[in-house]
Amino acid sequence: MSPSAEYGNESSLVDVPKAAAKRAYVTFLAGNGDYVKGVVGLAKGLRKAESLYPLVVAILPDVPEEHREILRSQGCIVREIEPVYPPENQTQFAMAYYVINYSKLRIWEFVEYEKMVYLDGDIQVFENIDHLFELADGYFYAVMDCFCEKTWSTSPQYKIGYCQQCPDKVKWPVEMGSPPPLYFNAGMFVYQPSLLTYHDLLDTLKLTPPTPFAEQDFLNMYFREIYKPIPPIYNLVLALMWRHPENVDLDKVKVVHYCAAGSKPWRFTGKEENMDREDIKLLVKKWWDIYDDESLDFKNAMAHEPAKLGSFISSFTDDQEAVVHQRISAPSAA
Ligand SMILES: O=c1ccn([C@@H]2O[C@H](COP(=O)(O)OP(=O)(O)O[C@H]3O[C@H](CO)[C@H](O)[C@H](O)[C@H]3O)[C@@H](O)[C@H]2O)c(=O)[nH]1
Ligand SMILES: O[C@H]1[C@H](O)[C@@H](O)[C@H](O)[C@@H](O)[C@H]1O
Ligand SMILES: [Mn+2]
Repeated sequence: MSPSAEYGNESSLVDVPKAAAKRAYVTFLAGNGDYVKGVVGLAKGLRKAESLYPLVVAILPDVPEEHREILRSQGCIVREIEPVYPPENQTQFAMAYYVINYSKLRIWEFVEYEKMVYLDGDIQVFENIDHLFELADGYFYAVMDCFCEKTWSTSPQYKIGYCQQCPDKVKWPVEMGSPPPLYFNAGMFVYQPSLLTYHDLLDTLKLTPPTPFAEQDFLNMYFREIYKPIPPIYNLVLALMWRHPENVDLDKVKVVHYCAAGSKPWRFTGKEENMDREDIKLLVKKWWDIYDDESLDFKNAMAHEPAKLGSFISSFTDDQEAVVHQRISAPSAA
């Protein structure tokens, strides 16, 4: 029996906060640069979409106190994590890149949550995606990547012009063996924190030589057997708009990933390749509309609609949260 079921008819109402306490969005922040703007934008976007669940920000120790305070003032739950280093002697040239990306693996340690949706700091959520938390347990959900941009130029896929977004256009040649397994973009995924998985991830990483896409390659390898693709509306990798327009219905897109070169809204100049497209400029404007909207600042949103659960939950530290949820789920005195 669930802890609140004994209260009979009230249970359907009071169960919601209990379940909600075990779900959260999570993003990641490193350094003292401008990615903090991305995370603020994301927090406000989730609020605009009326998400029920808080945003946890896993931060590396090098995030300055000033930025942590900005995040707290936006209702985020700030959690410091230890950096994860790549296996020794492997990465003279790109140490910072690997540390930043591998450190993301620490989010498997957040076991006070049963299910989390990870979102990169350069992602914006334009429509509510809370239903992703209802996906069946036991799988790793993410959106398939595209292999057509120059970032992929050293891969066999790019060299022969093969992309999993349109596997029939250039077929994978038989003489090259079976086609590569489905590969996801790791800027967004639905997963279940677990200490067992967490320790195994870190142990496996120690034996895995770093590859160009760092933890994205690693996670693809690690979760290959349980990976389930979800539609690109949950992580629109911008390159799809010019590489595979037939796979994009912009009206249905809920989540946009500003990952293409030159597309980060807070650094946008419009000068890089494809950045002069009207659809891209519109998506960048839509990001700024949210970022600049003061009514979406946590303090203002709380002042106007304090009963909104997402905002409510996210204003408390973990311990306080537990207490609040106990209170909500207790029978009313009336
Ligand atoms: O200085 C930095 C750099 C990165 N980040 C965080 O790390 C995330 C990943 O970096 P980018 O979004 O800049 O990189 P891409 O979107 O190009 O990266 C893609 O590839 C990466 C590995 O190459 C990761 O897998 C990442 O999750 C995936 O979306 C950022 O969103 C942000 O949350 C910072 O906080 N500070
Ligand atoms: O994670 C990377 C990154 O986001 C690149 O910008 C993109 O070109 C790749 O397809 C993706 O795998
Ligand atoms: Mn990204």
